[in-house]
Amino acid sequence: MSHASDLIETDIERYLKQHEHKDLLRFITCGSVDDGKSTFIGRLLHDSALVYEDQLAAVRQDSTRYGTTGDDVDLALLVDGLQSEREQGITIDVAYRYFSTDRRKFIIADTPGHEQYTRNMATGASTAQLAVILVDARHGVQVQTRRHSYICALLGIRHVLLAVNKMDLVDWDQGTFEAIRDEYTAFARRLGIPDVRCVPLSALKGDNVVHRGEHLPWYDGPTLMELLETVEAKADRNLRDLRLPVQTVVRPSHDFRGFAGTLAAGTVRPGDEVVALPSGLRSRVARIVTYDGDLDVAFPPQSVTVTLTDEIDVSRGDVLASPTHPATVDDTLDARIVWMAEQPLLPGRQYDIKLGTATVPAVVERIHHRIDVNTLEHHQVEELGLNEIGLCRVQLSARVPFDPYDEIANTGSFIVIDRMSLHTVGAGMVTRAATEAAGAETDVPRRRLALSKAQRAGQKGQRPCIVWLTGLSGSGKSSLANALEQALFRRGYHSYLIDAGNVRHGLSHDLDFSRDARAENIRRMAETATMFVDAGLITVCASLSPYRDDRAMVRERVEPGEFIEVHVDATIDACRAADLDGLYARADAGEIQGLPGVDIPYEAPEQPEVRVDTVAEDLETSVRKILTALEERGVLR
Ligand SMILES: Nc1ncnc2c1ncn2[C@@H]1O[C@H](COP(=O)(O)OS(=O)(=O)O)[C@@H](OP(=O)(O)O)[C@H]1O
Ligand SMILES: Nc1ncnc2c1ncn2[C@@H]1O[C@H](COP(=O)(O)OP(=O)(O)O)[C@@H](O)[C@H]1O
Repeated sequence: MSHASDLIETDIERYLKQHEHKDLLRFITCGSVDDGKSTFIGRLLHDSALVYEDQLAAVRQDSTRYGTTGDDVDLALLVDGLQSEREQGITIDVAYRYFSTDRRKFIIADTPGHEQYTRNMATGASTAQLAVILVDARHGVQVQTRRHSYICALLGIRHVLLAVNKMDLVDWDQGTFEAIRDEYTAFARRLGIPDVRCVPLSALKGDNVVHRGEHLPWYDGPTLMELLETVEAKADRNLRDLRLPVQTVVRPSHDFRGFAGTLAAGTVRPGDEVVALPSGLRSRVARIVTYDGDLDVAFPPQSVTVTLTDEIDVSRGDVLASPTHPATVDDTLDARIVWMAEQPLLPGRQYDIKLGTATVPAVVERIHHRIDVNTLEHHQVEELGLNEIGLCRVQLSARVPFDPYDEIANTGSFIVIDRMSLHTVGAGMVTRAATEAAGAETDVPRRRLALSKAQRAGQKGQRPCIVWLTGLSGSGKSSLANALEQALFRRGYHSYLIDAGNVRHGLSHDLDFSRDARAENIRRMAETATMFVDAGLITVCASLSPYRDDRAMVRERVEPGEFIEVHVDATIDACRAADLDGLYARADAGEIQGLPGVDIPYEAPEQPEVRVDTVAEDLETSVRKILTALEERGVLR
């Protein structure tokens, strides 16, 4: 038994202190018993030496987050799992295991692979930063592998480790591994998962799980454990837009009124202005109270109680948010719903929806389409069956605060509860407010088109998508977009080019370059592009689109993998030096305002699908880079 685990018995406080500053990675393991999952987890825990005793420390961590026993360890959490489940009286079959190495602490959400797996998987994946997806080297990528990957992508997991297990049963064959790796990498790219690593291993023999072993000399990459210890997952958190869903109003006496909850996003400091949603009332943070004394600043996922400088009305289910980037407040939303019950999801039926700390009755007004996880095609359906995934319009009985899931997962996801059985029957990820989708509230019923996107695209023999070129003025978007479209045309693909410069003369002629007008311009371009995608076309868009939020909004309108963001990167000096349209000179002379890179920022994409450097590369090289990315994503043959 290791030194650290001895400490648990002799001096728990010292043990916890030692581990306090190590960063924590939550991950999920996906795969079935047949894929060797139990052996894999056993091997991971066994070879990393620190086994089950450490669960105590995990419980201690969850206790401070969710528990009710103050500084003491809430042992009930050991048996009960997560608080949100406990509150609903739902038992979901997810085992949370804890272990740690010298470099990191880990929580594994282990979900059984039986037929109800989607429910378990979605629950486990909803708090995970990374997924380990197991495949059996003898069978390779299966339907279930694709389904798991799709759900991981939906839930915003950005790091996937594909564990190609049972290499011993294929004679440690390099070719077998490489074929699986290539097939999977291509599929994951189509889903838009940015970070995918594949490791050949044998959980049974131990090779490449924690220790390298001796059977795979041709593999010189990291072991699975090395990847788990080093994957950089912290940057995935949203620390900008404050969201504090209020779990409880704490009122021990007349002179104290605090709002307690777990920070879902953003940071909070005393003195910060906050807006309470849905009311819209504003106040400032007076104190951030915790069991260990007042804080100067708090980050997610800390549990805090804040007090405000004004007596405004805030209750459970409300969200305290940043006034500059507040959550959407609406009573209709579009969401991708993973259905987890035998009884199908039926439009028109009443369910309860638990979103953040709010629970409201709701109906699914309609199912826009069901998504085939194998082909990623859309199908028109009247209901969703067990394990199926669909994009749905949800009508809530009250206006509640929420966010798109890919911006803030905690306030962008919900569970669907059957009102009779109180079982969780679905999990939803918000794509956007439905009124946003419609532009404005309208009574006009939607018309269902007889022909589907799949049919239209099928006729053209291609996979439609949006290729979105963003970059400073003069960086090369228009030139590149035209060259790209010509290359596509020559290869026989059907495409269209939407250049903002033209849109501004027609569709957006009424808009200026203010923050809101840019958002509206991009919404119109996105709406048009989505129609072209629906028509089966590869749609190239060239738009300055300097704000990340606006680009994220476009990404959200299409399926995972259908939005390919290209950062057309050039230094501001290079753009200024060329100044083809004289815009920079006019901005310097004060004749125009709001030019990105001059008097407003350009928010460069953090993880674009493609980055081209138009200062260093010639046009042809940049075009080739984009074509390669499209090939890798299965858009081009
Ligand atoms: N502030 C300001 N004032 C005057 N003109 C401006 C301003 N910002 C942009 N432009 C010009 O408008 C072109 C299209 O901009 P976009 O529609 O792509 O901008 S945005 O996406 O809506 O942010 C844009 O095209 P490109 O130069 O090709 O980027 C510019 O020519
Ligand atoms: N790799 C490249 N990709 C695109 N444009 C390039 C590249 N290298 C040089 N250029 C030149 O940069 C200029 C970019 O202008 P333009 O396409 O109008 O930019 P934007 O549309 O971003 O304002 C053009 O003169 C183009 O020929």
